[in-house]
Amino acid sequence: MNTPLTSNHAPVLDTLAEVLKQRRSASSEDSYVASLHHKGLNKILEKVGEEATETLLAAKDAEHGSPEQRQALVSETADLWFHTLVMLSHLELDHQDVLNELARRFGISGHDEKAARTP
Ligand SMILES: N=c1c2ncn([C@@H]3O[C@H](COP(=O)(O)OP(=O)(O)OP(=O)(O)O)[C@@H](O)[C@H]3O)c2ncn1[C@@H]1O[C@H](COP(=O)(O)O)[C@@H](O)[C@H]1O
Repeated sequence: MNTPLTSNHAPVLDTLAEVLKQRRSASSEDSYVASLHHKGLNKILEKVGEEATETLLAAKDAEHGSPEQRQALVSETADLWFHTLVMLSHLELDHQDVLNELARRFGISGHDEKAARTP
């Protein structure tokens, strides 16, 4: 199926992105996101790396695991998404840029795309 995905399907992400943007000028004492923005890109990237590792460990546990382990994977994935959204916001990008890129790729087989790359 080759469905164009140009409309907005992510109201939660829209609202969160607006909060993350506002936090760029908020006080670190009042806001975890503001504290990350103030600590800078390296700290944000450290958190993304930590959350990525925690997500893959949770995925291994979830593969043959209990409902609780599957829910733990959902929770870790949410942490990872959240911190990547903070990263994008810090660099004045957002989820919509990523969704637009995924929509652009929609229907293009990964095998075909790879074969069309110039060496
Ligand atoms: N979705 C989230 C969200 N997900 C995870 N987290 C926080 O991410 C942090 C990371 O957890 P960890 O245990 O890995 O980190 P830690 O050990 O506490 O931190 P470090 O000392 O290692 O840096 C925790 O403090 C979580 O509470 C989040 N913090 C905020 N949000 C959203 O962002 C909004 C703004 O948050 P504030 O800026 O804090 O108001 C909130 O209303 C939420 O919608």
